[in-house]
Amino acid sequence: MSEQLSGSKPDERAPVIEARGLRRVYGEGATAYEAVRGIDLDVTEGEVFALLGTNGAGKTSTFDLLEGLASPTAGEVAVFGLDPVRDRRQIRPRVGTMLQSGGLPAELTVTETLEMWRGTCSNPTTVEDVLERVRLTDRADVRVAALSGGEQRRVDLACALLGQPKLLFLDEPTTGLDPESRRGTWQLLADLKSAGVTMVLTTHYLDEAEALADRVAIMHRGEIVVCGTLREIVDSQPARITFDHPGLALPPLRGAEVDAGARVTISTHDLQGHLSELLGWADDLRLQLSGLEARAASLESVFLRIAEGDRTSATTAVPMGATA
Ligand SMILES: Nc1ncnc2c1ncn2[C@@H]1O[C@H](COP(=O)(O)OP(=O)(O)OP(=O)(O)O)[C@@H](O)[C@H]1O
Repeated sequence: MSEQLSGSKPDERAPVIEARGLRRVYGEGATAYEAVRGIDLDVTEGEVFALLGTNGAGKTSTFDLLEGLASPTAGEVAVFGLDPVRDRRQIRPRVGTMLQSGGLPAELTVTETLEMWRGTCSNPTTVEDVLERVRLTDRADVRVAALSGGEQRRVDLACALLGQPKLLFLDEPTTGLDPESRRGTWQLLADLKSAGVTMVLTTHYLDEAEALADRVAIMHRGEIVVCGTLREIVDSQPARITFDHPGLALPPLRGAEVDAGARVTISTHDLQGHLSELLGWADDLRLQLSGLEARAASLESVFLRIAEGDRTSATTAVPMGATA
């Protein structure tokens, strides 16, 4: 079983995705590569779950398993209580998927592309509806080949929405979009969330996860290193106070370390208390602390610590255990 957060599901709503001990190995023998190393995941109805991670962490490989595009080498996964590979026909009408590269036929117009997709859906909405939602109504008669990269991404999203899914898989949904289009997509996804659609997304934009996700999992080298709500993840990490060593004996500050560049770093879960202590000491000595910075933890700092391989501080921050 992979490491996983000890809970923090928003409530007891119906499980939509349940995965236990998922593994995915590419190749065989000496060249075999384990891209997914025994992960556990729970996503409940109406939840937005973001899977973050470094390049090659195994996010897309995990997505493939959840979507039934590949069978796990080991472990189990259920989507709506069904097997994503074996029961694909039953699951498919309830699921919309936006893959990393849509592979849309370049010669068709946007409307023709969407009409074609619409034909594969059992309970589709109209082409006009999805065009409006992804704000491409004025590009309806343009050939896909003539669209910008960001517009093509929005056609991918429109295709995923055509079947009125209850569960959406979004693999980097806003990559290549300009800031305004990204905001538009966020608003659309927030509206879908309000309508009760469950979403699993991958993204390299941490602000996207912060804006949209109820819970976040950070993958690294095939494993989930931390998983929880943003608040849980951030609160569980120490804040940092840094300053240049003043060249005289420091007070006994807990958690203080001095690096080779004579920069003092204090890691603390009591930022205010530690800062007051430090400033009181400096005031008494009429000392100006050069380069003084105090920073609460952020999703970015947690991510960077994981990416840099500092698994100890990251994992102890959010306790791991079996999920319910
Ligand atoms: N078909 C394959 N055969 C062999 N190795 C593969 C295959 N597909 C992916 N991998 C490897 O598995 C690892 C995980 O890849 P994956 O695409 O799942 O990562 P990712 O987290 O989605 O990365 P990115 O953020 O760069 O898209 C990578 O090291 C990749 O090279």
